[in-house]
Amino acid sequence: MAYGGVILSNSLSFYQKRIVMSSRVQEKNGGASIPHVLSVAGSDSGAGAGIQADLKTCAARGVYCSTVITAVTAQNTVGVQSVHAVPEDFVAQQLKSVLSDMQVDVVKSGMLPSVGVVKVLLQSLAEFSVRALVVDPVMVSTSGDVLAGPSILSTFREELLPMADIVTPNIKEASALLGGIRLETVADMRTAAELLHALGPRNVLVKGGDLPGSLDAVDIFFNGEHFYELRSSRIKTHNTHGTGCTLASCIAAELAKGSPMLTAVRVAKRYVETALEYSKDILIGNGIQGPFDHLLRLKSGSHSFHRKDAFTPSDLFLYAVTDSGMNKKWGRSMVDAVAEAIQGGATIVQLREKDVETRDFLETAKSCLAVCRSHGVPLLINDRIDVALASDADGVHVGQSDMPATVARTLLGPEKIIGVSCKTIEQAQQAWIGGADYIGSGGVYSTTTKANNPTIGLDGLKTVCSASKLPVVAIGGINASNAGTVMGMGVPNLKGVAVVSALFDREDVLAETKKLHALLMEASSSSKMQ
Ligand SMILES: Cc1ncc(COP(=O)(O)OP(=O)(O)O)c(N)n1
Ligand SMILES: Cc1ncsc1CCOP(=O)(O)O
Ligand SMILES: [Mg+2]
Repeated sequence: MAYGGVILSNSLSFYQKRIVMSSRVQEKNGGASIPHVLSVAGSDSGAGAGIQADLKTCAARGVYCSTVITAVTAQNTVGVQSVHAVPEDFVAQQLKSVLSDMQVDVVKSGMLPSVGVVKVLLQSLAEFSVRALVVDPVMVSTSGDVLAGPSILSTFREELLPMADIVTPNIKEASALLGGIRLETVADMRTAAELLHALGPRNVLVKGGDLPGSLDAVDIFFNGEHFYELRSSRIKTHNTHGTGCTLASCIAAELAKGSPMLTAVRVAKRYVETALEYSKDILIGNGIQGPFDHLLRLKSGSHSFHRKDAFTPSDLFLYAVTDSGMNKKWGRSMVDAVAEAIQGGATIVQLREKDVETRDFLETAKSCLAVCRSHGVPLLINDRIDVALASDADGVHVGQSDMPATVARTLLGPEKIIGVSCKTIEQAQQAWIGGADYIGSGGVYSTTTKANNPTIGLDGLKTVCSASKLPVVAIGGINASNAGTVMGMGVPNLKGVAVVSALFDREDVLAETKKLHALLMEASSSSKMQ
């Protein structure tokens, strides 16, 4: 589809297009539009996979999901007992009912039991434009039962895949689509991704969950230019029924919200990993493969929906890192200091409290969170995942000797923000693989705020920034006299500066923050002009 058929300028991003479209719909109806995924898939009576998984995933991700049912399966945790294919003309009628009435952003296809159903879907997509097509080429259920026979392979290859924005086969499906080639290693998965990409989809995700002998779950993402090896931990659980449907519908949901493709894939992987971890011990049914709990967020006490927006790199622009010793010295409370920094233009706040009692830290975090939330500014906790979880802060910042980013990600879930301190290219690479959202790099200049912390200088900062796949914030000895130099370098990926003493070891936090903000604005706009 390649977001085809929508008459909007190609220079607009997917997200911008959504906003234009949404405002059009709003103009018409006087209401607000919601991101919308249409799932074209089979029903699973056990509700772990298929249409039921797609509905739950979209609900969990805050996206509306309409459904076109292609087959009704009698299925449970033991296996698939029976399949009743919905007549093709009735699939066509369902498609027409939804697409002629509703503004669907993304279509996600799952079980397409016959060549006729694939053709009906393609005809509908030619008639009604949507912005993306996510194809999960379902062939065999996780219990080993056949859901779409080999006769469909050539139609998948020749007609469906060329229309897909992403196709998400597991190893068996990738092998079947490629004529039965052996896929036994990560290198084989790369080859498969490349061969599948040549069939026409814009992006390919070959899922390696079934790869023998691998400690991690490794997936290969290929966008036609670059390969990405996406790793997540292999959760020890029998409750994996429906992971493929869930991953694909989560990708569709994130695309519908406006995420770029790679971000959508990474968020979806994190979502599945977190749901599996959360559900690893639940017991549903007597079979060997149980369903998992898609709505973990409702129970986990994670209320990150409350924050206005997802993390964006521009959040790093003026990053205020607290120090209660400094605030005490100047006779103010932490909450007042944070409120002043936000009023002065701080775009993100980190509570960095090395010497406070856990109980006091938690109370301070809750009070500061209320201030931050009321201004739409994210609040992160330094080092302490437990305090971040207990206070429902927006994320954490961890260093090289703190909790590894991968573990923090598993504990915090897909939505929370994770920052990692990095001095080297290798550390930056690891942070990206581990699922971090940004890196903090420094100390750029010497500082008395953090002891035993070698400086990397502007050259070290540039090296890390140029190699980083994640946005970077510079830290260490940054103040009003050198912030312009740091931001004025116009280094790629450098999105802001993180500051402790230049804000908090001062009498007037509000004035100092305003001053620094103005300097940064000037430096970044003049570096853009060059
Ligand atoms: C934004 C940001 N960058 C780096 C650090 C340093 O974190 P770490 O290396 O874990 O050191 P401590 O802050 O824990 O002493 C940071 N806090 N924030
Ligand atoms: C936490 C930290 N990490 C690297 S340098 C540093 C301290 C930064 O403090 P200041 O802004 O006062 O130099
Ligand atoms: Mg630390």
